[in-house]
Amino acid sequence: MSEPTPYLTGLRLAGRRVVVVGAGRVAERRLGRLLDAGADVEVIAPEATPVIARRAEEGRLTWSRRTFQPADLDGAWYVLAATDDPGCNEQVSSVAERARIFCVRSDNRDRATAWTPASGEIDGVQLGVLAGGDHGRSRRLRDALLDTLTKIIDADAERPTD
Ligand SMILES: C[C@@]1(CC(=O)O)c2cc3[nH]c(cc4nc(cc5[nH]c(cc(n2)[C@H]1CCC(=O)O)[C@@](C)(CC(=O)O)[C@@H]5CCC(=O)O)C(CC(=O)O)=C4CCC(=O)O)c(CCC(=O)O)c3CC(=O)O
Ligand SMILES: NC(=O)C1=CN([C@@H]2O[C@H](COP(=O)(O)OP(=O)(O)OC[C@H]3O[C@@H](n4cnc5c(N)ncnc54)[C@H](O)[C@@H]3O)[C@@H](O)[C@H]2O)C=CC1
Repeated sequence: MSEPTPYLTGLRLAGRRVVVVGAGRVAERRLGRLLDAGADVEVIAPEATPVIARRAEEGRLTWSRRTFQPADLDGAWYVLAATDDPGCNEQVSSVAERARIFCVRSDNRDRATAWTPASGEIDGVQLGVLAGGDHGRSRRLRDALLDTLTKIIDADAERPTD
């Protein structure tokens, strides 16, 4: 039998606790959209990129400057395991699994309960592409679809009102 497909959805995270473990390149790429969603984000990592450190200083997120502890997931709705330590990522996904918190696992798609789509937004319309874990393919298709979507949205705006 073929692999089951992930269930695409739109999480409404405003005011909800989201924990990001790790504060490197991958965490930085994903944080913008979590903050745009209004999530209440806590980042846990001994070291952070300058962009993440600045967002913490600005009060847009909380940065706990230390390694992960299981209690960090208390009250979380969603978690990202994005450290460069596979043992830590495994601990995060195990704790999340027990607590039934959906968890993205940046280093191992098979140990994740959620995957991050390649995404984009034009004029209030959001697009998300999953390609079965082939992130290069989803990125390319997202870029092409965004070009097409721009044209469709422009044409839609020109249509006569009924
Ligand atoms: C399964 C998934 C789960 C998840 O992480 O959510 C996953 C997993 C993994 N990615 C890995 C590597 C890289 N991924 C990227 C880029 C992106 N990865 C994204 C999503 C996803 N990646 C989910 C599948 C979504 C789908 O079905 O398409 C995108 C779409 C969204 C985003 O990240 O925002 C974003 C592109 C969009 C954009 O740019 O906008 C780059 C490039 C870069 O970083 O510049 C590299 C490094 C180069 C390389 O290795 O090719 C590894 C190996 C890690 C290791 O070596 O240890 C794993 C682990 C594994 O596959 O098991
Ligand atoms: N899914 C994806 O899109 C991609 C996934 N990766 C994977 O993600 C991992 C992380 O990549 P980068 O962000 O580039 O790494 P990075 O080296 O830039 O950042 C790693 C972060 O993890 C933190 N960290 C390490 N041990 C920790 C612990 N015990 N508790 C809390 N934080 C801890 C570090 O302080 C740092 O902030 C890579 O090792 C790779 O396996 C890499 C590229 C893309």
